[in-house]
Formats: sequence, C-alpha cells, structure tokens
Amino acid sequence: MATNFTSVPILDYSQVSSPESRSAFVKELRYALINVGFLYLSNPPVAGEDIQALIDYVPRLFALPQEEKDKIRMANSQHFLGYSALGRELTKGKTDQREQFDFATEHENRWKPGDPEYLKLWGPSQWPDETLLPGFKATMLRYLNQVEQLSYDFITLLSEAFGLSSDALDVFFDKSPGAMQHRGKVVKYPALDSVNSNQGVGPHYDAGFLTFLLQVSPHPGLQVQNLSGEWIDAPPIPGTFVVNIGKALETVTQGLARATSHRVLSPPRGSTPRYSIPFFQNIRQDIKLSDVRLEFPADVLKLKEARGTTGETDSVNFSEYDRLPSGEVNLIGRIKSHPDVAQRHYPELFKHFFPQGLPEYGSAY
Ligand SMILES: O=C(O)CCC(=O)C(=O)O
Ligand SMILES: [Fe+2]
Repeated sequence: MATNFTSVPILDYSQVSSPESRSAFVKELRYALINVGFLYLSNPPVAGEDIQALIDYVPRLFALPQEEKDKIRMANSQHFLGYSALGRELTKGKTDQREQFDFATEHENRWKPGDPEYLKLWGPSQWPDETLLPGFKATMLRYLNQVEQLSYDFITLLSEAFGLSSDALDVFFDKSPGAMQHRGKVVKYPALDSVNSNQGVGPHYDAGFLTFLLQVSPHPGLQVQNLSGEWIDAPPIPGTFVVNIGKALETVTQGLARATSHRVLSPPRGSTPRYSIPFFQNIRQDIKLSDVRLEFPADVLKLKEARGTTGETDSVNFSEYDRLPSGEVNLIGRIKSHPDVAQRHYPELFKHFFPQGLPEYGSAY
C-alpha cells in the first residue's frame, strides 16, 4: 500500500450498521487515519432535511444587515462565540480572508472565582435576531447535536480501528448532560475580487479530536498536505462530510491518527463565495493528554512505522499539549487567532502573547 496519498479516501458510514461490513469499514478507517488524516464520510447519520435547511440558511445569515451581525460580534463574548468580520482572524500571524459565525452546542458557563481561566472558554452562543432568521437557531442546534453524537460514535470506531477497547477514549469526554461543549462555525470565503490575498485560511492543524466539515457550496479550495508536502485538493462531494484529526487526538494516539495540515484558497475572481460549516469536537478541559497512556498492539504501531515520518510543515503546532490541560491549550489557540477578543476578556494573556499590542488589522471593537 502506498504511504503517500494523492487523493482523500471516501468511507461509507452505512457499512457500520451490519457486522460484516463494519469490519471492512474499520479497516479502511485504520488506513485513512494513519496514512492520510483526512477522509470523506458518505451517508452520515445526520438528518438530510436538517443539512439542507442549514445549507439554505447560510447565504441568508451572511446577508443580514451589518449592524445585526455586529450586535453579536465575537468581541462581546469571553467564549469566543459570535461573528467575526472579514480579515479579523489570524493564522500564524497572517490575516485570513473569511467572514464567520462561531456557534457552539448549548452550555452554561461554569467558571467561578478561583477556577482556572480556561473554564471561561465554554458558554452560551450569541444568536442572530430570531425574527430576522426564523428557525435558524433551532436548526443549527439540531445539526450540532447530531454531529456531536456522530463524533462520539466515530471515536468508538477509531478505538476499534487501533485495536483498543471501544471505550478506551471515553475518559476524554464527560457525557453528563451539558457538561461538554463542541464548536461549530459557519464560514464565508469571498472571491478574490473583494479580498487582498488568497489566504482563505492559512495552513494549520485543528486543535481538538475530530473535525466534521460540511462543504456547503460546490467550490473547490480546501487542500490537504501529503507526506511529501504537496497540496492535494479535497473538493466538495455532495452528501459527505470531510472528517479530519486534530492535534490532541494525534498526540494521545502517539501519532497513529495523523493531524494533517490543511488550508483553504479563496475562490477566483468573478466567483460566488465559498461557504462551509466545520464542527470541532472538544475534549474535557481539565485533562492533560500526558496523563493518559494508551497501549496499542504492536501490529498497529508497525503501520505507523511503515508510513514514515511526516515532513515539517509551516502549520500552527499546539506543542503545549504535552504539559498543559487541554482547556489551556485551546485558550492559547483562541487568543492567538482572535487578539481583539483576547484584549477585552483576557488582558493578561493578551499582553503575554501580543506585547506590542494589537496586530496591524486595526483596533478592537
Ligand atoms: O472551510 C473549510 O473548508 C475548512 C476550514 C478549516 O479548516 C478550519 O476552520 O479549521
Ligand atoms: Fe481546519
């Protein structure tokens, strides 16, 4: 089997429901996790009518009057939830050319004085005025809840694929109601005519465990980096999610599940905008990855050796995972990406990471 990839494999989730095809699925999953770090998932267990309803809402969400979007701007939120205008997010210090709304699964903030600051990171979303976009909030939450369930089921499959007991990774989640929070985003990438670079989003790794991406519009632009550093297209395939692995999952699986660097190029001049909806699976904020040591069978570890080492990439690294609680690593990531929000809600950390003050793109709201 080739260890370098030139395309992203497609896995069929309907295979999971019968015992015979389930083992074929798990085998393909093992290959995709170890060698690619990305896959398409067809027939995902998320209601087609919810996905379609969400897709229909997306252009209407971005078409809301600017003042309505500004009412729910991210700078209002210590949870980094809400609206980010074009060009207000950084990847590795460079401006991303996208406009987006961060909406998360429902969660009441649990921070109280004396608690670690990272507990402030999870809390309620800011939603657009219901009268302007009736039903959007309920649809988005239904969608997020279904993808959350899929994300847990997928972790079970991943554990099986790596020869672990199916509950081996349960320790990373607190499944009591409302205890976890996972984050979704609705993203718009305008065409090159209206932006000043083609960095839709710069090369990066995702931070957490699994990402489930819905490519809403038919535009290409998403690219993933293979072992020799080439950029491979991952164009939209209707009816699928793109699934990829974050740095936390790579770390706890000792590099078996590959976190693969990826980026989005802006649509060409004259194009309509590209839209997407990623879902990021979080893990417990208080867990330190180094506290959990998983024992993988030798034959599985050999597959990683056969893959060879991943070349250096220029992507953001999340190297702090070996020593800090996961919540703190995530807070640092959010601060670096959204300094204007950090300046307002985390002034000490802001000063630490941005000693010269806010970067060039302008002042905080
Ligand atoms: O919009 C996309 O297709 C991918 C976005 C992404 O990689 C991210 O937001 O982490
Ligand atoms: Fe990403």
